[in-house]
Amino acid sequence: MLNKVRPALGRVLTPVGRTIARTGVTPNAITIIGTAGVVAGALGFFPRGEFFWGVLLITAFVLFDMLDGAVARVTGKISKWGAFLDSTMDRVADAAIFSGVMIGLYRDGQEQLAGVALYCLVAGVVVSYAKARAEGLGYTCNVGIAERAERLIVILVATGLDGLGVPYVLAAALWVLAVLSTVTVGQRFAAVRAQALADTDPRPAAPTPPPDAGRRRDRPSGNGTGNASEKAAGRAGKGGRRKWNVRRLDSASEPRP
Ligand SMILES: CCCCCCCC/C=C\CCCCCCCC(=O)OC[C@H](COP(=O)(O)O[C@@H]1[C@H](O)[C@H](OP(=O)(O)O)[C@@H](O)[C@H](O)[C@H]1O)OC(=O)CCCCCCC/C=C\CCCCCCCC
Ligand SMILES: Nc1ccn([C@@H]2O[C@H](COP(=O)(O)O)[C@@H](O)[C@H]2O)c(=O)n1
Ligand SMILES: [Mg+2]
Repeated sequence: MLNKVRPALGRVLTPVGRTIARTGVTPNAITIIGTAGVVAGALGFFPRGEFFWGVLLITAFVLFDMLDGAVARVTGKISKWGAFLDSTMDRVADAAIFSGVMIGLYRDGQEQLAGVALYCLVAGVVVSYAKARAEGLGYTCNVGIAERAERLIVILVATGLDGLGVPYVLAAALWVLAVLSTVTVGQRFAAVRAQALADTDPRPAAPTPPPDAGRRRDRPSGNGTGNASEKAAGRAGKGGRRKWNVRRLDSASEPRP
């Protein structure tokens, strides 16, 4: 949903990214520092019940982490390694935030709500995994009512307000997130299933692309960067398929398992 504000956000982040780039900080350093700050804030403050200060620190580092892509673009340092690092570190940061809230609630005697926080953590992981797996198969999966930005804004605002003593808001937010994340999983399943059904090739896909696929075929699309889904959408037909990326079991060049 919030993905729609990306272009507008880019207009703000690009000049900031240009300023940061002048200091010599690399995009990968921003990704790592941003994640480390989020993890420190979440695991250092939340388990002790210090929700407000934890949220403030985490928000600062999440916003800083949003600059890695902008710095990569303005410095021409976009890389596949950076894209992998960015997405994977997002999962580490998300896990730290939700597990920190969960431990904080559990220690406060709110076991049931801690369980809901655990559910939100797992559902969020499934949301992101569904997209990563879909993109690995050459499909697009940019759908969902509760993508990462929405999930973070809801949990951070609610946890911060709870830290200020506002009652019920964290409980309400966690239950809402649990529902919305589950809906998002369903939306992503539906999106991938529609593409798989539209894919008329009846042969089953092997689990991994050929080892040299990226080297041989990825280059013509440009610098080999950006989200896989963007590439899939740009390169493939209506179904968003990249033909090379789905290895067929009866492919002449591949041995049968
Ligand atoms: C008391 C009320 C205060 C209200 C304050 C509101 C302040 C709002 C401030 C800022 C708003 C920022 C809007 C951000 C919009 C972001 C849009 C966007 O495009 O985000 C995308 C980005 C993730 O994209 P990436 O491509 O980098 O990462 C992908 C993502 O990880 C995918 O995950 P998936 O969706 O699938 O689960 C992966 O699949 C993919 O691989 C990966 O590439 O978003 C972010 O990274 C995070 C943005 C979050 C912004 C949160 C900012 C903090 C906002 C609020 C905290 C306010 C706290 C105030 C507390 C006050 C308490 C009294
Ligand atoms: N260390 C990094 C981080 C990101 N990238 C590139 O930016 C893209 C993400 O940009 P956002 O605006 O969504 O943050 C990512 O897909 C990479 O292409 C990078 O190269 N190195
Ligand atoms: Mg990032």
